[in-house]
This record gives sequence, structure tokens and C-alpha cells, in this order.
Amino acid sequence: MAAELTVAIGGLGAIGAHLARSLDAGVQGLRLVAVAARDQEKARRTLAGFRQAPALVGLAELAERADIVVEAAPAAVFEQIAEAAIARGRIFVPSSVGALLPRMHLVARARETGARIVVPTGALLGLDAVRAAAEGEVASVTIQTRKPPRGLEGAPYLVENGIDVFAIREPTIVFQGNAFDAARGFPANVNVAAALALAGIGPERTMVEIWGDPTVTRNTHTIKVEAASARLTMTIENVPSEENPRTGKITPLSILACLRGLTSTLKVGS
Ligand SMILES: NC(=O)C1=CN([C@@H]2O[C@H](COP(=O)(O)OP(=O)(O)OC[C@H]3O[C@@H](n4cnc5c(N)ncnc54)[C@H](OP(=O)(O)O)[C@@H]3O)[C@@H](O)[C@H]2O)C=CC1
Ligand SMILES: O=C([O-])CC(=O)C(=O)O
Repeated sequence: MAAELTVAIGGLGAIGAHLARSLDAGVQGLRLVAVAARDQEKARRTLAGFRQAPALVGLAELAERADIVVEAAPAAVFEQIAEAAIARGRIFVPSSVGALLPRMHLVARARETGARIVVPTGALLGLDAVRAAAEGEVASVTIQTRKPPRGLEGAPYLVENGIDVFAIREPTIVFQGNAFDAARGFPANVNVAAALALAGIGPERTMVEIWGDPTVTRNTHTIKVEAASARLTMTIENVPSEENPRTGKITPLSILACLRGLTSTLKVGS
């Protein structure tokens, strides 16, 4: 039987709190040992009913406590969590994947320390097929994201361009460009585009459209891939989570599935 891996989570919001609860309920081969949050009182309330409460520690300390460090915090504190985890040679599982794109030196650093960076599929789908296609020739990869306008609120690109999401009355394209620029302009919104770029042909060639769409109630992502081996068109319609409408409910579930894959005897999907 595979040895048990310990898990630490940075952030106890829509993703982190859900994931922490699931791990506390018991997952074969994984044990939650530490978490970090900003509001310590709120974190204590979240952890109050746990069967085995994890230690509440600072962001940089997560890496000292566990084999796997899951980042589930705002992109602004990504580096603090990532650098410590990679320096200690841990398995680093990022949620704020958009924050990884401009920091690819972390991958080189991980190579030196023996750390691994495991990007979960998150709120997206089909990264197994994209990775397979990218082993051969790929002509193009595009992703179209449609969100209820309030789910885009506060994105730096919209602020810089004077776009008021609350004034959007009909489906409106608010961004068109590559995944690198999308991640910079929408750091809390298009982690999915960043993950797609890393799975396939990179952030410069992966093209992104973002729509503010008052006709949708779900965060909807459609990927199209034109490859020598296959043509893929896939759509996922994510139910926004109560805690954070920008984040689809499937995200913590995807990370849990990813963590299970790190220890399970039977692993399905590439
Ligand atoms: N890869 C993917 O497919 C997806 C990725 N994401 C990304 O995942 C990340 C987390 O998302 P989500 O869970 O919805 O975010 P939330 O805003 O719901 O939660 C963020 C958590 O981080 C904590 N936090 C904030 N600042 C600090 C700090 N300085 N130290 C410790 N903890 C801190 C907050 O603490 P407190 O509660 O005390 O305020 C909160 O618990 C985001 O970057 C988001 O964009 C989201 C959806 C899909
Ligand atoms: O990509 C993201 O950051 C989140 C998202 O769209 C979703 O959860 O559907």
C-alpha cells in the first residue's frame, strides 16, 4: 500500500474550506495537517467541527508541515506559498494557476529542489485530451469564458479600460487576446485559461475570449482544439460557489480528485 501523504492548504475560502472538510472526513492515503488563512477567528470557526483539526499556521510555514502544499488563496500571496513549498521539495498544487504563468522560473527551481508542481484541472475539463494532442502537432487552442458579469467584478483589465460590469445588459466580449495577457488582466478569473495553456501549446499561442454575459448563471468555458490527431470541442458549465461566485463548485472537487491521484493504486485518466 502507498504511504500516507500529509496535506497543508493555504487559504480557507471557497476552495480551501471545502477541500479541508473533505480531507477531514477521511480520504485514503491523505491526511490534512495544516492550514493558513487571513482571518484567524473565521478560520477557527471553520475548523471548529473538524474531527482532527489541522494546525493553523502562517503561509510560509505550510511547507514545513506537509508533503503536499495546496495553494487556495488570492493570487497576491501565491509566491509566498509557492516559493516555500518548492524550496522544501514538496508537491505543490496551485489553484491560482494564472499566477504561475509569469513565474515559470519556479519550475526550474523545482527541478533543482526535487519539488513537483502539479496543476489540477480545476474548473476546466479535458486537459487529459489536450495534453495527449500536444504530444503531436496542434494548430490552435482557444477558450471562450462566459461569466455572469458580477463574476468579473474588480478585474484589473476592466478597471484599466473603464468597463463597468454592472452596466452590461447583454452578452458582451470584454477581452480577446492570449492566455498570458488574460491571466495578467483577470488574475482571479481565468485560471482555467492558464491551466489550458500549460497543458497544451503555451500561454502565448493559447487564445482567450472573455464574455460578461447576463444570460448565463454559470461560469461557462468552451475549449476548442485543432490538432493533427483530433479536433476537440468541450464545454463545462460551472455552478458558482456560494462563498465566491467567481469560483465554480467543481474546483475543490477537482483538486480532491487530483490529490487522490497522487496516492491511489488505480488512477484513471492521463
Ligand atoms: N484553477 C482553477 O480552476 C480555479 C482557481 N481559482 C483560484 O483559486 C484561488 C482561491 O479561490 P477561492 O477559494 O475561490 O478564493 P476565496 O476568496 O474564497 O478564498 C481565499 C482564501 O485565501 C485566504 N487568504 C487571503 N489572504 C491571505 C493571506 N495573506 N494569508 C493567508 N490566507 C489568505 C482568505 O482568508 P480569509 O477567509 O481569512 O479572508 C480565504 O480563506 C483564487 O486565486 C482563484 O482565482 C478559482 C477557481 C477555479
Ligand atoms: O478560472 C477560474 O478562475 C474560475 C472559473 O472560471 C470557474 O470556476 O468557472
